[in-house]
Amino acid sequence: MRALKDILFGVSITAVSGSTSVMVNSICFDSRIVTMGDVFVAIKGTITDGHEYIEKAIALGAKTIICETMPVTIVDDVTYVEVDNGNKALAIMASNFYDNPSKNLKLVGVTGTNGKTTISSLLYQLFKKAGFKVGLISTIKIMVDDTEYKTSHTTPDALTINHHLKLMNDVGVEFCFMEVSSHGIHQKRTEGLAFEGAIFTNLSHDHLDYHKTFAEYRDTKKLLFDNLPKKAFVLTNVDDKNGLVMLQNTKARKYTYALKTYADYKAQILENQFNGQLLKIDGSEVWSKLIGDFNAYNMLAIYGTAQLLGLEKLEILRLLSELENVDGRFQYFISKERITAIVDYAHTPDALKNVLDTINKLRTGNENVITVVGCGGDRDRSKRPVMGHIASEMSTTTIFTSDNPRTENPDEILKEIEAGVEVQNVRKTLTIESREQAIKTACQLANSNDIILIAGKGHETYQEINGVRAHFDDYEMVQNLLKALNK
Ligand SMILES: CC(=O)N[C@H]1[C@@H](OP(=O)(O)OP(=O)(O)OC[C@H]2O[C@@H](n3ccc(=O)[nH]c3=O)[C@H](O)[C@@H]2O)O[C@H](CO)[C@@H](O)[C@@H]1O[C@H](C)C(=O)N[C@@H](C)C(=O)N[C@H](CCC(=O)O)C(=O)O
Ligand SMILES: Nc1ncnc2c1ncn2[C@@H]1O[C@H](COP(=O)(O)OP(=O)(O)OP(=O)(O)O)[C@@H](O)[C@H]1O
Ligand SMILES: N[C@H](CCC[C@H](N)C(=O)O)C(=O)O
Ligand SMILES: [Mg+2]
Repeated sequence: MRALKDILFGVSITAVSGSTSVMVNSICFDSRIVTMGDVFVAIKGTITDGHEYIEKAIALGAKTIICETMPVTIVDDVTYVEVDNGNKALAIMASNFYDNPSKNLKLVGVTGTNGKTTISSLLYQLFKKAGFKVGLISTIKIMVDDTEYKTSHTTPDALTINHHLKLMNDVGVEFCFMEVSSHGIHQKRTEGLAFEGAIFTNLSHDHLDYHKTFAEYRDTKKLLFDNLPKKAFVLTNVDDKNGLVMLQNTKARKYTYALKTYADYKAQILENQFNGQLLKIDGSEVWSKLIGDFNAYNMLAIYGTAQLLGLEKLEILRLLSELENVDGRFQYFISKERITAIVDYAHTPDALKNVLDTINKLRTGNENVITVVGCGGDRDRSKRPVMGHIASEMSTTTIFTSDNPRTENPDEILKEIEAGVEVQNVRKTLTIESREQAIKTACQLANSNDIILIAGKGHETYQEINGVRAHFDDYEMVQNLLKALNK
């Protein structure tokens, strides 16, 4: 139990009704799960407004209400605190409630359109191998050193973040690497966290349903850097045209990485093969099991971050070569008939282009590239035709299929993807709504030495249709289907 006034420390308050000395059981922002003695924080969301549920929260036992507008009816024995921003208040209160756990470890945030999971997961791996206790908050999972927790968001809500950071404090975690999504920044899920540093990967087309314009999306990402303190570091990719934009208003120490231009941390790709690539990082040769130009950027960002966090150059180089692929990121196997099946989380135009580029560069003869891809429902519609164009242009055959249609009609999503296919590529495409049937068809079409790319869902183990999630695992599926076909 904590006193309300303690957890309100640092919150911008505009009015109070009632006592702030009351004791608080826990903080909650969903009236459906309020318990006796809770603080209920009313949040203005994208679908509804938490202010509409204040009475319901009180009926379930909430003793404190945090709101942006005082309700008309004030209930006796309930404390009301009016704040200027509910999301911001929630984040600061969550931090206070868990004793500001981000201050007790070195927290590094990773933002950008692609590469966040790869970089944060590999930094987790590298620092574990270096002998530290490490934390990870990522799209795939949350790790409190060796203990794994499930997660539903890339950047969870502020209570979930701080709760897990506190668990990290309890077991003596020294470094934590976390993904910072644009939704996370916009909804202030990371407000009040003490970052030791932040990394910018790249910026390309995504989430224009939520942010409306590319400039708004870019400026949201930039806020992570704008809010860093002077002693923190920023490491930015200056080959990306928005790399320097991220540095414009930051007080933090600035560092850069690049393959193509002058930077603090530089790399060169010396050799690229299916099972790895040889890089020259900061003048030293290093083998990376992760392939593709985009992974050279990821390795370089990891190298720079590890140096900025105090690891020795030689140790970092040795550990870089030991890093293993992240689940669902260019995860592949070669079948009995030498068909290469690759599962990759490319769900943006840029990622899809990079992965297909990498595959096409590695083709040695006239192997076919058969791509299975779709686009998520209730997400950015404008990326659909672009991905349709890229897949059909860069593959021998493309099968468009469903990728979490959520509440949308799968046929409509598929039509929007098909609209981007140019006339000359139409004959190279098929549309099969069922993802299982689509993967099966790819397996039937594939001959020895061909490459099957299954893009968009990576590590995900479900397919969400009409709000229901059924088990679905691309990697498991393609393995079973190739085996069943005796290929
Ligand atoms: C669009 C979006 O980001 N939505 C997030 C947002 O929900 P919302 O704004 O829609 O909430 P709402 O339904 O309008 O409700 C408003 C408030 O009323 C409350 N409420 C609602 C109903 C009720 O009966 N009682 C009640 O108290 C809700 O708890 C909420 O506090 O706040 C919720 C609580 O934190 C999030 O779970 C939810 O994530 C949804 C599920 C989601 O799908 N988010 C995705 C898009 C997302 O965040 N993705 C990024 C990754 C992007 C990337 O990596 O590329 C991520 O970081 O995961
Ligand atoms: N540095 C990079 N630049 C461009 N594309 C990349 C990069 N790293 C990975 N990718 C591609 O993007 C896909 C997603 O990578 P990753 O999961 O690391 O990104 P993310 O930023 O965490 O995505 P999300 O926004 O869904 O959390 C990968 O499967 C790969 O195809
Ligand atoms: N973090 C991304 C993941 C997209 C993955 C794709 N499989 C989909 O479901 O659209 C999002 O929530 O938009
Ligand atoms: Mg991610």
